[in-house]
Amino acid sequence: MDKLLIRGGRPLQGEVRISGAKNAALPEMCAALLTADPVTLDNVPRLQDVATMATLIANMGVSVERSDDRLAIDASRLSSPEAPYELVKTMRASVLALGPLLARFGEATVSLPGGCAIGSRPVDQHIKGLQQMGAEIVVEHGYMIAKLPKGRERLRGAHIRTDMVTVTGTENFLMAASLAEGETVLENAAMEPEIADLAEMLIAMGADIEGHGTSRIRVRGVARLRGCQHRVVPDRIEAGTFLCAVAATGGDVLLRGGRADHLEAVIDKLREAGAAVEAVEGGIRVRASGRLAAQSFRTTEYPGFPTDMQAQFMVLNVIGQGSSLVTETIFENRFMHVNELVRLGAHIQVDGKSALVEGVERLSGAAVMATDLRASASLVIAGLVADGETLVDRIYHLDRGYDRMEDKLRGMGADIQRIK
Ligand SMILES: CC(=O)N[C@H]1[C@@H](OP(=O)(O)OP(=O)(O)OC[C@H]2O[C@@H](n3ccc(=O)[nH]c3=O)[C@H](O)[C@@H]2O)O[C@H](CO)[C@@H](O)[C@@H]1O
Ligand SMILES: C=C(OP(=O)(O)O)C(=O)O
Repeated sequence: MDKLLIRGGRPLQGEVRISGAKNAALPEMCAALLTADPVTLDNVPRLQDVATMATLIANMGVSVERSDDRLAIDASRLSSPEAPYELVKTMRASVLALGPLLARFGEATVSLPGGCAIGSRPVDQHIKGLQQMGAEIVVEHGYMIAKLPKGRERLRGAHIRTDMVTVTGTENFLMAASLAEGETVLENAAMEPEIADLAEMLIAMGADIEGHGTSRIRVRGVARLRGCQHRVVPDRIEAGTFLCAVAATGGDVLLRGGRADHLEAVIDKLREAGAAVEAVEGGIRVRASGRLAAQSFRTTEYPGFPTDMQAQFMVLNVIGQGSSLVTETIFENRFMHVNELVRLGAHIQVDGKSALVEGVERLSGAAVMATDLRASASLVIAGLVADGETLVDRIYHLDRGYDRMEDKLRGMGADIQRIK
């Protein structure tokens, strides 16, 4: 199993290119299932989840070809609308195949994703919303078996209000509604930039969508969608991770392609902490030196502070001046990094949804274990500031969602290497 060996204490300098967003590329690969025409996606990040999604749809009979950052997808010969457990268990985003398959083929069999380290993550809202659109869905032997009633050829538009804001739920409904008969209104829709990016891709395919980027989206279904060429939006979580890394180590870095307008909640906190962060032509520039001031924050849906940045920002509090309270409201078990950070010398106490962090002056390197994707990123940042060597084990979690992270960090001057 690969590990990362980090020798801490070097400031980060120079430039780094921000890759396309994992959380946009995955639904957009599924959106390609909505048409028999070829779809080209550009700026597709190189990461394990993208490879898993490519295997998942190739398994259905879809042609997927990669060259550099481009994916060419042709779902004209899709023969088996099924997502098996073996692939779904490694990537929850597989549930995004359900809406497009039902909309185009009137049937789909998709494994229930199950829980993961950060929480139980049910998909009840996906099922309920698609049932409102006329699908018959039963859950049997761990699979969601979905079809249209006899005599119906298309899903029908519906008024869907989810019990909570759900990102992949909103994406499944958007894709399904684009090919449904009649109008769908999504209330309490997620507003993440990845939703707006998916909607833009669907519009390029001929969908009729209004209100994406707000909590109320209206979709008028069309009978057919065409192919398109679409560029995946830059990954705001990758950018946010590097912002925190530079703020933690000190230094001066240009994040080429980073979108400051997608990271306002994180950037506000970084500025309050004492880092200089500016939107510049072509990206985001961040400069920092010395100990920053710890910041309390609470994760919420976009445009609030993202849960996917909680673990990385916590490292700034761990080494910051003063105490802070970090509250996680989206997932019930997203403090798995805390015990590992404590092994590096952090002072953190978890009480339910909150973690009380007392800033310390230094961390000392140790062997630590990654438990999930963003927890892994927080351990890497901690390793970059800790004295001596930090060995991060189980980095397959990191590889799931970061595009060559250690190469990018090395390019900014970090002493980090992968050990096979
Ligand atoms: C591939 C992708 O885009 N993943 C992102 C997506 O995950 P994902 O779309 O899975 O997360 P959701 O927005 O759906 O989850 C939000 C909350 O709603 C709950 N819920 C959700 C659906 C449902 O049917 N029932 C239910 O109870 C979840 O358990 C969670 O507590 O949004 C999360 C929240 O920003 C991010 O952390 C993930 O990186
Ligand atoms: C939780 C995440 O991803 P996923 O929903 O794919 O598990 C994440 O990107 O931090």
